Amino acid sequence: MEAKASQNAGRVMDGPTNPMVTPLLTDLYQFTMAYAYWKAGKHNERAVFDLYFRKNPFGGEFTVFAGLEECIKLIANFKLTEEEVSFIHKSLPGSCEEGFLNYLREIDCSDVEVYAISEGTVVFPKVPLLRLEGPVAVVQLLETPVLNLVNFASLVTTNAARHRLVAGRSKMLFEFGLRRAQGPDGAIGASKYCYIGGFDATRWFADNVAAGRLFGIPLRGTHSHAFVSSFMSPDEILERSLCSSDGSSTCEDFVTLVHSWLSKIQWLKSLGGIFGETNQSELAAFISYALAFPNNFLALVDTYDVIRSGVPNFCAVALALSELGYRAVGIRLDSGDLAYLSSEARKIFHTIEKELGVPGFGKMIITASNDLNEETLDALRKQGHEVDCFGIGTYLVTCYAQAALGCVFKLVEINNQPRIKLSEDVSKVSIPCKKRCYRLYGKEGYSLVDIMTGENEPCPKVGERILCRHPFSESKRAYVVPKRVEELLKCYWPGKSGRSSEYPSSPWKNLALSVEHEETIETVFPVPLPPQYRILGKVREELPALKDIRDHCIKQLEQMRPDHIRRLNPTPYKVSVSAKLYDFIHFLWLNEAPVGELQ
Ligand SMILES: Nc1ncnc2c1ncn2[C@@H]1O[C@H](COP(=O)(O)OP(=O)(O)OP(=O)(O)O)[C@@H](O)[C@H]1O
Ligand SMILES: O=P(O)(O)OC[C@H]1O[C@H](OP(=O)(O)OP(=O)(O)O)[C@H](O)[C@@H]1O
Ligand SMILES: O=C(O)c1cccnc1
Ligand SMILES: [Mg+2]
Repeated sequence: MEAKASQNAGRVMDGPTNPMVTPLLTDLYQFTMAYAYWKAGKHNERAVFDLYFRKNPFGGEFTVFAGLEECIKLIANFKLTEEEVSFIHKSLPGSCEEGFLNYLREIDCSDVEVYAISEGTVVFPKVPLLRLEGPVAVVQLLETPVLNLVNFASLVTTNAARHRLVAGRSKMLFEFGLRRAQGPDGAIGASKYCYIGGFDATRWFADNVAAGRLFGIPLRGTHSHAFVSSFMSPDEILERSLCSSDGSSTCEDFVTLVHSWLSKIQWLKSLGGIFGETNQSELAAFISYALAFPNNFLALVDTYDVIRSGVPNFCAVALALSELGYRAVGIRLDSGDLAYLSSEARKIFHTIEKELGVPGFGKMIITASNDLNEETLDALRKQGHEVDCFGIGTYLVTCYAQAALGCVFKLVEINNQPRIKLSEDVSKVSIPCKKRCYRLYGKEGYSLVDIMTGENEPCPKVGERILCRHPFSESKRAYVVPKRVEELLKCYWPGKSGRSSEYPSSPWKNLALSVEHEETIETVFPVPLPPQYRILGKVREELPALKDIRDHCIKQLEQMRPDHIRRLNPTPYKVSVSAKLYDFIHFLWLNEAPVGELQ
């Protein structure tokens, strides 16, 4: 206890969930660059990097941003231990000077400023999800771990959100992927981020209980085929008594009670003799499970034959439980035609409710699993089915349909000088400058466009027409009169200087105005801020609770225009830049690109 307290002394917040996330979780080249920056005396030059992706995953037109909390936890605790410094010393190619090691011993992220879009927000290509500003060598070291923390998190959250959209709001979705995930971190991450993306629970057998404990995610689960096939006959059940749910009486032989219910339903005319002798070893398994969990009886019914054995056996046990005042939960189907089997099972439940007068029996929960993915959920929805809950594993947690998101981390400014990265492929040209990003909403409440502006441009205003330009395609542009303007990048880590882009309004406004009048691009981007205008003690955004991030994500998706999020041929969402930023990008582009010579 005391050791833990002293370990945490002076800590601003807990470290990342995975203890492997340390400053060494980076590429060696980040340290070799840091040394070269240091040798060149450049290490403290102030750099701005943007983290963004270029293309939405899964053939869609949206992405959900996740992983921010883990990034901030890394940044808040970024400090090399002596042992780590000596390991870097050994690992650097050739020798390095002692002064560099002393420098490494001192670095932390107290002079780094992090602006980010809030976790769980729907985001689009090119718009920075995170903007990191600070000493170039330190921010460079952060490139690999923050990309690592954001890439899978955003990909799997998006995957979960897509499964949620196709399943519909009324269905329960369970993440069943622990056994198939890419190792323990992939599994824990998937549990956390699928929950953010709109899943309801994670399984409760086996180790993913760990995710439940770590993040407070609700846990649910059923049982496996092995449990069913491990029983041979009801004679194996020795302890047969079950107390009624209110404790007022005890049924001494629950097995016999179940058998009597099974005979009753076997002869129900309206079931038309759809089953005869059921599998007795399966019945034994169900009875044992019910004796262990009389309040949570959910049976896997497809081990032998769903309609001829699993469902009638389940009904017999559920009716016996009902006689003792318990309410069974339902069934799980794990093979076969899930649309057909769920509908048939539902019919049987309704028949029993009606014929035997057991209120609520028709509403037994039907869970389905087995290689489910977006396509099968879509097919099931189109066919019509009676499934209430889906358990989804492999396709969800491994992001089977797309292996990586492809976020990148690009330098956009150094020492107040905007930088650009050119590419033969226009979509890969980076957008220079320290920027501000806004989402503009239209009169119907949907977001219309995201716009990036230079840091010191005036913010778009409600009711004022603003020209939104495609960053690279000259002919693509639109005027937008926003009904609502939302600033996307918020300060999540202010750094010790409390440097801020929210400058005191009057002197800065004057400065901005005077610059605007000159109309020369070079002076507009960017104007260095006089030090006296820096605000100390800047407000930092709180990291919300997981449940709030999930609620935010669900709300965000509800606010999207349906054609942007539909599965087939979705409409691309417009990501734009201001007219000034457009001009500046192209000015810098021409400036940096050498002119070719043809001979
Ligand atoms: N009604 C349906 N429409 C479309 N796909 C379905 C439907 N029902 C089930 N599926 C999907 O079809 C696949 C069936 O898997 P598979 O062919 O391996 O058969 P199975 O039912 O698992 O058989 P087994 O009894 O051998 O386990 C799964 O991916 C499942 O999600
Ligand atoms: O979406 P999924 O990847 O199917 O994940 C869920 C599956 O995992 C479990 O069985 P498992 O697949 O281990 O065995 P089974 O295929 O023999 O049922 C469970 O019964 C589901 O079928
Ligand atoms: O709880 C379950 O039913 C479950 C969990 C993981 C994988 N398959 C099933
Ligand atoms: Mg399976």
